[in-house]
Amino acid sequence: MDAVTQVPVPVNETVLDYAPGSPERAKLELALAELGSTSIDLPHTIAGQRVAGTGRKIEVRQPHARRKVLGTMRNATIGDAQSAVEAAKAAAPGWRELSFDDRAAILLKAAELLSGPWRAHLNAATMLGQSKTAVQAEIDAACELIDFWRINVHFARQILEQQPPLNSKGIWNRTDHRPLEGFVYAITPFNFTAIAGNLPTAPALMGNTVVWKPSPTQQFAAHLTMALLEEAGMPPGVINMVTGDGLNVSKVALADPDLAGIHFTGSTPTFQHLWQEVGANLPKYRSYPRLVGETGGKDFILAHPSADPDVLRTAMIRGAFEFQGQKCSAASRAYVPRSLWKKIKADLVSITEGLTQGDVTDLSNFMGAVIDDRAFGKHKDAIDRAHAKAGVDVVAGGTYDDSEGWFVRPTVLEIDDPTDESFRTEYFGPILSVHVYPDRQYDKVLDQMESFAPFGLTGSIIAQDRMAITDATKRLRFAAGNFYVNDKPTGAVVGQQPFGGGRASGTNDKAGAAQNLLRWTSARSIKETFDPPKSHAYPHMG
Ligand SMILES: NC(=O)c1ccc[n+]([C@@H]2O[C@H](COP(=O)([O-])OP(=O)(O)OC[C@H]3O[C@@H](n4cnc5c(N)ncnc54)[C@H](O)[C@@H]3O)[C@@H](O)[C@H]2O)c1
Ligand SMILES: N[C@@H](CCC=O)C(=O)O
Repeated sequence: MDAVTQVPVPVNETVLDYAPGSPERAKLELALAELGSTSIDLPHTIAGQRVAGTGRKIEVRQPHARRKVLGTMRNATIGDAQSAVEAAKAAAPGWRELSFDDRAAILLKAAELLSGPWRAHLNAATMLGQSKTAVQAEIDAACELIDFWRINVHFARQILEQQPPLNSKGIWNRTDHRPLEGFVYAITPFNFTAIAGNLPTAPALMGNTVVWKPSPTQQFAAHLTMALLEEAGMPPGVINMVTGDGLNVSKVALADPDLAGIHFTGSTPTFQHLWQEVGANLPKYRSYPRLVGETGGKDFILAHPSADPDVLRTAMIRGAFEFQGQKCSAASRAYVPRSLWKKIKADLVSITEGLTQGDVTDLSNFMGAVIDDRAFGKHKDAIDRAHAKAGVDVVAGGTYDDSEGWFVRPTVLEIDDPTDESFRTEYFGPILSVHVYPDRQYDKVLDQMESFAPFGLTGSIIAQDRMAITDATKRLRFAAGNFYVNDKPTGAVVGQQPFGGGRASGTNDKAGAAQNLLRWTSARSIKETFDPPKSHAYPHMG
């Protein structure tokens, strides 16, 4: 049916609070008990079929209880990757012929299923597999993913409505918002179930078929997301999920002439590697693949001497340590004037030392564990280095323990030298580097921190002086794609603060916004002439 319809007006999903005695808490606890008590197979899904695979076994463990295995997958082989690519190509003609309304209805139904019967299970899977607390899982696996699905439908409809404003007499101009010719390769990170669900479904909404390669450490929740999409009516072959490290999948997908785009979120080195591979393969492709990648950050909090100390301290703690600092947006460097540091240091340290950490199924914990042994090792090295380095004072945390899970204590480093490597390296964990500066050197510090790190993802200015806010907003224009005034630099809400950054942080195509969806279309202009000329001659020729 080609009728031009309106889609439901999008609203952000309400964040439930999981207070003791609440119905949502009771459901979550049941789901945690159910999912945490067994270990399941995590097969590929190719052409709508579950495929066990024959590659190397990879286990998904609970990061906070590392001996507990939630599930086992097989690393995708070259054959698995070929099957997934072929399935995506085979499903493409039928999927792109389906009306937009039919495609949109599948995602709107998925949003409703997640808002209702699937909520507790996807949240529980995200808590167990990625060590998120109840509230961190709720804002990610439930609310943000629901928002992506609903709000993308709204933006997609707006895109389809965009038509040429001008028509000469006797002419009708139209725009056909075609999907890309070929398949899209979606590669997703471990830290957000919402991002993992959005990256394959945004191109699919625009009529593309997809090969989806989730992160192995997020595979438990990804497996459930795939099942949810199927229940919502996603046809076989539209999204083909292959498990494992992705190396074989890239060997196949990046060499395929029909690679139409990559939808990536993850680290900067991985995206740069993929871009280089695409560059090397360029002559093989039928079209120029669209490369959309949101990557790493070294996100800042800049405090002006006029800052409210309580606002600053709270932004630092929440911004740096929620979800163990494993958000691309996490505050990992802060610049604080000496006058304010004197006011906040004692409280900042005592609150940080008091943050409860442990098994996330105990809902009294503020934090869980870092994702895996590799992340644990990286943080151990960074903390050992901090203890050993002159000019670096470990004022809070600075310990780690992997006897039960991969626990790294929230750590605050006070560092004399603003050019220390910890102000430019993304550790992706609970380490906050603080440079305390003499108040009168605010301008110099602002200039230095603006581009010392190679990234440009998120950042905050904390100030009460309006002139300082205006000045920082101008001077830090390119330092962050998401810029916050008197708030932490994390927690963007779909439809409110479209998310993404520039410089080494990515292509800034803003997940959950029309900019992103446009990348998955290739417009065709159609001109129809009702009274076409029937002679080649022009009037001036006489
Ligand atoms: N800017 C954003 O919106 C955003 C959001 C979330 C995470 N991140 C970034 O993601 C990183 C953390 O996530 P991560 O540890 O999962 O990142 P990662 O780069 O290690 O992995 C991302 C994905 O790429 C896959 N991968 C790696 N090499 C591959 C290859 N050759 N072929 C195919 N797939 C390959 C991984 O298996 C995973 O699925 C951080 O740098 C963080 O800042 C950015
Ligand atoms: N969009 C999230 C971060 C996603 C990256 O990990 C935020 O704004 O905190």
